[in-house]
Amino acid sequence: MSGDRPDLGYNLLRMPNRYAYLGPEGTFTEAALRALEPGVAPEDTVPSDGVDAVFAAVRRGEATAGVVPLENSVEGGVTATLAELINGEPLIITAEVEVPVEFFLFARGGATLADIKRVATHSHALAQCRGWLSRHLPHAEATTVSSTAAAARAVAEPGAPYDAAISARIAGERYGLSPIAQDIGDRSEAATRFVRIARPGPLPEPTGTDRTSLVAFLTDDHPGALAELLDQFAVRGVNLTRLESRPTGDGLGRYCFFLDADGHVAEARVGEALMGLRRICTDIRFLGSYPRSAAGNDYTPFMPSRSNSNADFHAAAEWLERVRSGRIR
Ligand SMILES: O=C(O)C(=O)C[C@]1(C(=O)O)C=C[C@@H](O)C=C1
Repeated sequence: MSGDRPDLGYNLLRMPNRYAYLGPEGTFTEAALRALEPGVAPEDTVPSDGVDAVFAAVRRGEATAGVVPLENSVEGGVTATLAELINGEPLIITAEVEVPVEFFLFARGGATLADIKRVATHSHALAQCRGWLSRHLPHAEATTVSSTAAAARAVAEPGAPYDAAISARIAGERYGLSPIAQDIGDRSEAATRFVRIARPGPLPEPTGTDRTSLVAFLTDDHPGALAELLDQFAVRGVNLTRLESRPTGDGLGRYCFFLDADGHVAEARVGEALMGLRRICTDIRFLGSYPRSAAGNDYTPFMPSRSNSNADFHAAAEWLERVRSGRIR
C-alpha cells in the first residue's frame, strides 16, 4: 500500500506467466517451451522432475501453464502425459509444437567409446537409439532416468553412476560434457510433439488450422462400437489425425480412445461431431482446441466435401429453424 490508497492487488495482476516444464535445464521439452514462448525469462520457468510434477504445478496454480511431450514420431505416445490427461484432474491443451529430436552421446572429458560401460537416458530416447547402441555399445548397461537432461546432469556429477548420457546437444553442453557421437537416433528425421497445458478456461480463438483433442469413453462393448465412434467424424467430414486406445484403469479389456481431429470446436461440423459422440459415449473428456503446430508445414488443411463445409451446417440449421417456426416456403 502506498499512502492511504488501498492495495487493489495491482502487483498480482502484473504477475508474469510462469511455465513448468519437464526439466532439468537442457531437455527437449525446454527447447519446446522456448519455441512456444520465445524470450521467456529463466525466472519465469519451473523445471520439474517429471511429467506428473509439471501437471501438479499447473493444477496447484504454481505455474500458469506447463509444457510436456505428447507423442514421438518413432516411439509413439508418451504414456505419462496421456495418463495425466485422461485420468488426472482435467486440464486443457492450449498450444502444440513439433521439435526435431537429434540425440548425442555425451561423456566426461577424455572418455572414448571404449570407456562407456553404463549409459543413462530417458526411456523414449533409449527406444529411439536402440539400433545404434546395439551396434556400437552392445555390452553397455542402459538405465532410464526422468529425462535426457537429468541423465546428462547425473553423468557430470562427481562419482556418477553412469559413464555417458544420451541427450540433446544443449544438455551435454550445459553440464560441461564432451560429445562422443552425434545423430545416434535410429531415425534421423525423428520429431516429438509437445503440448502446452493449462487449467480449464477460455479456448484459443479459431485460426483456420486448428486441432481438437479429446478422450472418448464408450458406453458398452458391442460389435461396431468403435466404427460408430469413427462415423461421427466421417459423416461430418472431420479428419482424424490420431487415435490411440488407452486402458481406463478399471480392469482388463476396459479402454478409452484418445483422439485428435482437424478443426476447432467453434466450427459447426466439429461441434456437431462432438455432439454425436456425446450421445453414444458414457463420457467425453474435452482436451482443447488449439492452433496446429507451424512445424508440420507440409500440412494442407483437409477440404470438407461441399455438404460438410461450415457454411452447409449453418444453412441447414437456419433451414430447420424456419421449418420449426412454420416458415416452410
Ligand atoms: O528427456 C527429454 O529431454 C524430454 O524432453 C522428454 C522426451 C520424451 O518424453 O519423449 C522428449 C523427446 C525425446 O523423444 C526424448 C525424451
